[in-house]
Amino acid sequence: MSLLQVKGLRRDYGALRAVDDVSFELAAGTILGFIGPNGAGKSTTMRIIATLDTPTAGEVLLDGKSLVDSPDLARPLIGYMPDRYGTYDDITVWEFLDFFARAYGLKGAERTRRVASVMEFTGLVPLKDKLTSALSKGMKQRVALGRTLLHDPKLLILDEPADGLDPRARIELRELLRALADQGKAVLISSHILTELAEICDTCAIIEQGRLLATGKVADLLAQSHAGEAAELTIRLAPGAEGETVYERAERLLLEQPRVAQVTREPGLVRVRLELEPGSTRVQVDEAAARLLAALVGAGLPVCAFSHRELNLEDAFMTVTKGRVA
Ligand SMILES: Nc1ncnc2c1ncn2[C@@H]1O[C@H](COP(=O)(O)OP(=O)(O)OP(=O)(O)O)[C@@H](O)[C@H]1O
Repeated sequence: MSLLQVKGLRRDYGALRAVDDVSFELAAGTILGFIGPNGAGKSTTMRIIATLDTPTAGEVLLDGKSLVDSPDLARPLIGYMPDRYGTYDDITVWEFLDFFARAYGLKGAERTRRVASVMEFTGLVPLKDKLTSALSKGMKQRVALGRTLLHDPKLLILDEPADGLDPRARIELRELLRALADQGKAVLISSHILTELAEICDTCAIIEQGRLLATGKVADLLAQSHAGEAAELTIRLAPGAEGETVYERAERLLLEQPRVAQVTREPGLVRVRLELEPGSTRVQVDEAAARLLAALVGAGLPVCAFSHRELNLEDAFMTVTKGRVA
């Protein structure tokens, strides 16, 4: 049985249905990415799971027990990091964590041990005596994460934790979350930074306008969107004296080639979308790209740059939510 089971969750705010029949499960030791644009219903769902709001309909089971009916029993098992949180101006990192450890009811030696262990895990030991107000965004994020870990919860709910972090802080956060999952914790993390989640999550749930559009393993989601069977090529030509006509010739030639689904002209380049047979391998995508390059060069076109990429989770998201994302 999964640690967390969300069943038919609904939340209405007056006439607005912010969450509409959302169901998913999250097992211990795994990370689920909750992906969706602004206003999709991610925070509302997370707040309900964190017992800070109650659903209009539906059920949330944690360890098999209803957290809607018994929020007090569920709270010790949950660590929640909201998308907006505060630190206090005139207290140090250690004081901040110690204060919340007291709030969690930790006492004496156990409190000292937990605060020290969380500081060690989140790499905050060197910043122990620093004022929280003087920390960088990434460090504040670590303090906030540390705060959610003090009572050793089984389920972590992290609302947009990577938002506003620089690339290095994101990689560090990713490593921390992986370590937490390896310790057996279940992690629910939301983001609109899709590529970040592709690397970090075991499974994903895509939500838009309150409804889940797709759930599953990142690889399966990619397969469902056929993203693995498509590639995008970018071609740059040396226009030379002929100028525009070189691009026009290239465009015509490309449109005649097998597997070319779309050709788009942009200033100084041509973008080509290749679509392959279902189940095509990476090698087959590479071969199709190589054939296109050979055709261009064979026709005497002055190709000066040629690159291709497989479509990723971002593309999968755009396919699944096509036409619905504002
Ligand atoms: N307390 C509230 N009262 C009325 N409407 C609300 C309330 N909280 C959220 N909403 C609305 O519910 C919808 C879902 O909001 P929610 O914050 O869950 O989205 P989100 O996916 O977390 O977006 P973001 O990434 O912008 O935080 C939005 O239309 C929002 O305006």
